[in-house]
Amino acid sequence: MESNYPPPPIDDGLYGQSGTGSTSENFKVVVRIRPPLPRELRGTGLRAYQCTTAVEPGERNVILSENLPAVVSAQGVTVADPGALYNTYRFTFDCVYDQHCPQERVYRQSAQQVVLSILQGYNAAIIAYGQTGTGKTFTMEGAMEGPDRGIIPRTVEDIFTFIVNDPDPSSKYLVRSSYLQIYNEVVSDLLKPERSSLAIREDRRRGVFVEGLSEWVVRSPAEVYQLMQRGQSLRATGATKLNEVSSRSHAVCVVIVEKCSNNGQGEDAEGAGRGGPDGASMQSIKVGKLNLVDLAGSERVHVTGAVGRRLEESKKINASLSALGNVIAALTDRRERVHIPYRDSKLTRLLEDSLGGNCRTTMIATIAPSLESFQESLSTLKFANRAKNIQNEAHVNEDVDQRTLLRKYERELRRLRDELARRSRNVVDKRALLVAEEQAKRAEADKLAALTALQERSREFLREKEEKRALELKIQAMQSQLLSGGTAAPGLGLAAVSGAALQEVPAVRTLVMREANKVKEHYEARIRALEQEVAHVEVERYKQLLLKQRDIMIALTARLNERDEKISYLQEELDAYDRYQRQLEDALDAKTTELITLRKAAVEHAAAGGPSRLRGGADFALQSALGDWAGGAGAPGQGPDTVSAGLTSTASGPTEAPAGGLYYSADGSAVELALDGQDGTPRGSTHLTSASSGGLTAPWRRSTHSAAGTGASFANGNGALSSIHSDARAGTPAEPSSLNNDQASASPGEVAELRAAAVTAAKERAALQQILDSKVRLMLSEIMQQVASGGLDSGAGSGAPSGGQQALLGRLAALEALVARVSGAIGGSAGGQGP
Ligand SMILES: Nc1ncnc2c1ncn2[C@@H]1O[C@H](COP(=O)(O)OP(=O)(O)OP(=O)(O)O)[C@@H](O)[C@H]1O
Repeated sequence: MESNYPPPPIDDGLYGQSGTGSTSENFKVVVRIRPPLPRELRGTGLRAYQCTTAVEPGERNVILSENLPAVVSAQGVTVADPGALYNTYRFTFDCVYDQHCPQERVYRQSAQQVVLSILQGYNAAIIAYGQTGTGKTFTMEGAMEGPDRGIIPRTVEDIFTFIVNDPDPSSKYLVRSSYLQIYNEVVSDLLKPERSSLAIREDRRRGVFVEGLSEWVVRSPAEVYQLMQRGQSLRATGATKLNEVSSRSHAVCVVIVEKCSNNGQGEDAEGAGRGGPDGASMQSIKVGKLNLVDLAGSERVHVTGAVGRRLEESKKINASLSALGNVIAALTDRRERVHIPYRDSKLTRLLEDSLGGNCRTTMIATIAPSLESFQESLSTLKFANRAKNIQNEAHVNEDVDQRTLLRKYERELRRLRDELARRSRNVVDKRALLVAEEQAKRAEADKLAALTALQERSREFLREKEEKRALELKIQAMQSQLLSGGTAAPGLGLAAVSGAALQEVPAVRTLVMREANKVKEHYEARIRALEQEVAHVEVERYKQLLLKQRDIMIALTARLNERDEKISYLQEELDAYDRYQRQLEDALDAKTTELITLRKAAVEHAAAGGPSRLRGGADFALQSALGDWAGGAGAPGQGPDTVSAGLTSTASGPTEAPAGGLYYSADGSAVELALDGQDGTPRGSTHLTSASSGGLTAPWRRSTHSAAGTGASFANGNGALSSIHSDARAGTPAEPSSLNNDQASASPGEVAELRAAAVTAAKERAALQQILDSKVRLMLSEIMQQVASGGLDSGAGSGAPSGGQQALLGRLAALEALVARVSGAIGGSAGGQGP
């Protein structure tokens, strides 16, 4: 196949040529002479091959002669008048192609322009006519590839090349094809074999057409080739004497091209489009139809030797060709109003437009060059010569039918594009659609909820309605009772009284009110019961809480009580100490008073000349007892010389005691009191220690000791003066005896001494009192601090005294010892009487 097919041709003058060619602008007749076949070249019998055809220069005239060399020189130049020779004919056609003319040239010069005219909206036809075996099929179809490609494949290639090269991009084309045959006067669809015996119709819109013939939209030459191959395989052929593959039918390949283009864009005035009702007002549609006709070959039966089926075929073929000749004869008859017998055969009927109608037609008459085909060639040339006078009037088929397929396609395309645009918008608006769907869902859900609520309300309404109905029934029943009792208003018919009217009756209203009150009371009672139930639950809960709180309070109270008891106990102890302190103070006061009295008695006794033993012993004992409390370490030695003479102090520890002295330890924990008589022998001793003092439950525990040799008087716990007569010899306490001043006698010196001693004793007493007060305050302060800090609680309940209590007991024992010692000292010096 040629790759670069030539572009649409320029008019080579075939059409419109005057002179000896066709008289019609639109009907051309050309002659093609095929080369001699090998069979012909071999000759027949004794006759060798003889060429009978020659084409004069200019390819317009063909010479057919049984004696061709006499007419034409070896160089092809006509040397004699063909008309003057026997059996020599000269015909002029629009073009004559000799046996050497290639397919391409035949097509380009005689077919291409006609074929491409369909792209401008013309009908066109290429009709191959000739004796059997003269090359009609070769010319029309030829090979599907290579230089032998015939008119049909080249036509297809040209059509699509033209479309592709159309400079107007707005132009649109639709190409479709059909393929039929007329075999034995029966029209069949070669592309749909099941479709046969098709009828040939004609109408104003479509012209002549085959009803039911399939049309195939093709978009490339290859698709057309496929159709052609399919159709050729179905075409009726057979071997004859003159042609191994003889076409036994007329074949028509139909190519229809619809072209849509904008008005005024390269179109001539004739092609100006008119608007259609479908909105394509600025577009024009042109429809061109091309019939590519490969006729069956005429044959002489006696020559072909056809018999039987072939004979019948030949008869049919010849008949139809005869009809074609008749049509052509009629068309070329110069008489007016000549009947054109198109309907005499299917062929002429089908080619009605192509023969004398709206068509640009080229008839290619094929002839064989051999002498044996001379008569057939002459017949063909005469036929063609006659046909060249056919007058066709071709015009553009533009918008003749709004129902053209392209229109339909355009409408369908527009519809599909609109659909696509709509769907595209849908895609673009998919988000909005989703939102809308979401809203719709929500609305549906709201609607459902509303319906559910409405349903619930309807149920409530029905319930209320039933209750109301029940009440009304009840009221009616009661009203009927009232009527029977004569309490209703006169003339009031119960049956005709509605519930509202009944309530207007006072008695009924009362009953209604009563019933309403009953209902109200019922529900109030129910509410109260529920409230009580709720309250009961609440009370139980609060009760449990209160019980828990109560247990906690009890535990706390018990703990507080326990603490209070301890505090009370300690308070009592403090009170006992206070009492004891007061007793001590009282005792001190009494002792002081007694001491003064004693000194006065001593002075008086001295003044009266009595013994002085008392003076020295009592003062000594008193000084010894008070010395430890009279002002610290140096107190005993700071006294008057007369007092300190008999007192020995050992600050560094126990030492050997001097005769008749009071010995004591420096810390005051142990005191040994040794009083001797005149011989210095110890008369008694007592040990006072804090550990031995015992408990303090008693306000005072009397110390049992003896101070032999003393006879002093002491005030007792009640403050009364008592006189103790010490028996130095026996060492036992003397019986108390009352002393009076009258019995005392002292010298003036002794009185002075006693007076001085009394002054000293008073000072010492004051010092002692001060020390005692500070000691007691200190201890009380410590006790109070311990009580305040709770230090005394740690051992509560254990039965054994705690550390704090131990300390307190120790302090108290020390205080007790101190008091006992002082008391003892005082008592010893004054007769051993304690508080
Ligand atoms: N121009 C040509 N060049 C070479 N060979 C040709 C030419 N024309 C025809 N032939 C050959 O002649 C033979 C007959 O040609 P073809 O079949 O085309 O004749 P036909 O007119 O169609 O016959 P029929 O009418 O019986 O169908 C074929 O073998 C074909 O190849």
